[in-house]
Amino acid sequence: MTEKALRLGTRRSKLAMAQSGHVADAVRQLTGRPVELVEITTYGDTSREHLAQIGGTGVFVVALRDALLRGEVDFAVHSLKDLPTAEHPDLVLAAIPVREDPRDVLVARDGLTFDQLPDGARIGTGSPRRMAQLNAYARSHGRTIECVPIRGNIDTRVGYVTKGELDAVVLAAAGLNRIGRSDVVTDFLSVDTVLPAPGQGALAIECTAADAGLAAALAELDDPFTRAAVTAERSLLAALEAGCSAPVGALADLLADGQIVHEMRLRGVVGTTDGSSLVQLSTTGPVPTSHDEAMALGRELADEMLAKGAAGLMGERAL
Ligand SMILES: NCc1[nH]cc(CCC(=O)O)c1CC(=O)O
Repeated sequence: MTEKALRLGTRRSKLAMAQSGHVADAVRQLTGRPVELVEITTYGDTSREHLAQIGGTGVFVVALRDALLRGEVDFAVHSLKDLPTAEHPDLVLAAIPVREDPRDVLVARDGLTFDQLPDGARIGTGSPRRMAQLNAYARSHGRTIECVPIRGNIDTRVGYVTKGELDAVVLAAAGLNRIGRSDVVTDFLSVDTVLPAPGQGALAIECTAADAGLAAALAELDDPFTRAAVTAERSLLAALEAGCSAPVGALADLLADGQIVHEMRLRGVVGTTDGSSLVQLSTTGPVPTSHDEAMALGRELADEMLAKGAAGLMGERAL
């Protein structure tokens, strides 16, 4: 007798298929059950508008969630940075597996690093977060860059450089790694220069709250440290009342003395896209041992950032 397959809802993009493929393998191993991929098209895949214009938050996620709620699929895999911060009453983040490299990277012509780009270099990114931090870095080094909004999947974005239309593009390391294209990276951007998006590099495995058995099985794939870190990052984002297309970067990591992990550090940044002002702060606290503690760390940093005028720098978030 063959067991009924678990249906994993996925977007069609190469990145989504790679992410879902990895998770499908892990779930097959874990449960011994067959897993089949069910392809779903989201508005974020079909729209030709710029992400900031269609309001970033959730555009890649809504169709997958609808399929879950209609019972057409049993679980779904999202890039955590694309997931709205608000909890969904009928859905659970059953697992957040170990995070990949959270950094942004540069893919530039002629193998150039960011510091080797000529003055006025044209850099493909429509992300307010990347623009704010790259422009701020360029300003502080007496340089100028021109950020050019681009859209499309990873191959399309890399194509702007290989076809000679742009000097460079900025992408997430994790996405390139997952589709096996990290060979095109010419510079890993230090998180001291560009803080990644909250949750960048992490995946979220979601199912319905009603399917408690499946949620419990998927929970085996959860990494508690990654969960604590991204929970703090997303709490910061939520407390700043910003969405995933807002100029907000955040990264939580563990501070260790030798082998002993003793604290979690959370860094956050908000800025104007022209890089003329940035609010960049960091806080540390005991490693969170609960959802509430991780949320509190994010709120604490958000309060400090708001006290330094963060809200006034996010005017563009209403786009
Ligand atoms: N917004 C698109 C998106 N969502 C997740 C990733 C990369 C993978 C990740 O961060 O987990 C990307 C592409 C990119 O920013 O280069």
